Amino acid sequence: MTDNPSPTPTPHQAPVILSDEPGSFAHEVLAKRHPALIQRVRDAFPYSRRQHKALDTLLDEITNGVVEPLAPSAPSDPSVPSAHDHEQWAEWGREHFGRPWFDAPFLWAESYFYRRLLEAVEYFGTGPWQGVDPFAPFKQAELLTPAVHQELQALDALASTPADQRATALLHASLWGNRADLGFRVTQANPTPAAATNALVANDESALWRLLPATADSTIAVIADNAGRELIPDLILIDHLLTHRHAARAILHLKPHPYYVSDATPTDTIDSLRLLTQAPGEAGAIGHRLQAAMATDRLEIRTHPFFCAPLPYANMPDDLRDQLSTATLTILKGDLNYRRLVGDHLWDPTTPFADLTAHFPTPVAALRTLKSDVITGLDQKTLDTLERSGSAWRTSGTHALIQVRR
Ligand SMILES: O=P(O)(O)OC[C@H]1O[C@](O)(CO)[C@@H](O)[C@@H]1O
Repeated sequence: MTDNPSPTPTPHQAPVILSDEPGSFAHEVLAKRHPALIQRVRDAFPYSRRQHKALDTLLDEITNGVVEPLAPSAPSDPSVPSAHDHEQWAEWGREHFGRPWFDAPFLWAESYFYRRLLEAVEYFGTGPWQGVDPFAPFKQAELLTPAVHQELQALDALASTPADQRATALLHASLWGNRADLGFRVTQANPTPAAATNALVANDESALWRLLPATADSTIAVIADNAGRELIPDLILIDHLLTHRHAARAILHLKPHPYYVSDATPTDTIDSLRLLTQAPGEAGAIGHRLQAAMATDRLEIRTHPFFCAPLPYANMPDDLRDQLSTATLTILKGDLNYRRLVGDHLWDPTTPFADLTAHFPTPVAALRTLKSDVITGLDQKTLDTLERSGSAWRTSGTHALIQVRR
């Protein structure tokens, strides 16, 4: 951790990540994961001929075509939900429309792909498919897996361990829960936990706990990432923070609509809370405590459109900045939030994390498994060891980090 951050490096000091280099991680995501995802979504629903046609058009566009704007036929009546972000995307996409998808910044191209996928399945339309989450079948199936039940059962044994050990275990469960990303599984044949080395490339855990001393009147903000196997341990960690007075209040920030396959929305959060409350033993007790915390506003869920924007957090709008500013600490979960926090650039990996996050309105902790090329805040020795390993440590999800800026 850096106590006195030096001036924030500007983005031009490191190249923005594009997807135009065959063989690169970003290129693979656009060339392979997105087409595979279209197929999975198509197979999971009894879509109409029109929706299939729209998916065909999108598939053709992302593989052979140029970036098209949102369809002009989409409603322009501001009272209709689909109009909410058309103007913004027209602005955000101005320099990318009419050019190959692979030439756009990776962050922008991914984000816009998800927006277009929702458009194709008429998520924002006025008809019967309005609000039908195309990723719901995958998220719901995950909640029924034996792994989730085993993870909930394991809480019984953990309940009798000392609070500080439990805190560490729950923090790490929340961290490694980030490996459970359904987008990640679209093309990875077997991303099993057993294959992972569970290596932490940076660990500012003690700084995190110092920012949340017990009995202080703190507010913790958590910017969530994935639903299901990630969100459940996030909720359990929040329960621990509230129960042990590390925080008096918690605000859980969620995506307002489906995004990056498994990103958590309010609906997903309600599903996870229901799973907890209906579970036996300690998991059930946690679920009931969380529900009580929501009923008394000690736990609040919020959404903001900016969480689905193709922009770094440095560009967050004032209203979100004001909301977040009330927090003692913000925990950002996952890879995408990390990319948006530090900027989606090929930074020198030893660039201090504190320098790149100086813009953020509160002290910040990133809990992330590494699933894209961005990395900052490494010490040279760790970097050398990782580079010597010859593994895909930046992108395979086998490594993780806890980085804190006070
Ligand atoms: O769910 P997470 O941890 O944000 O990971 C999402 C990551 O997956 C990818 O979309 C690749 O599939 C990355 O580009 C992205 O950062």
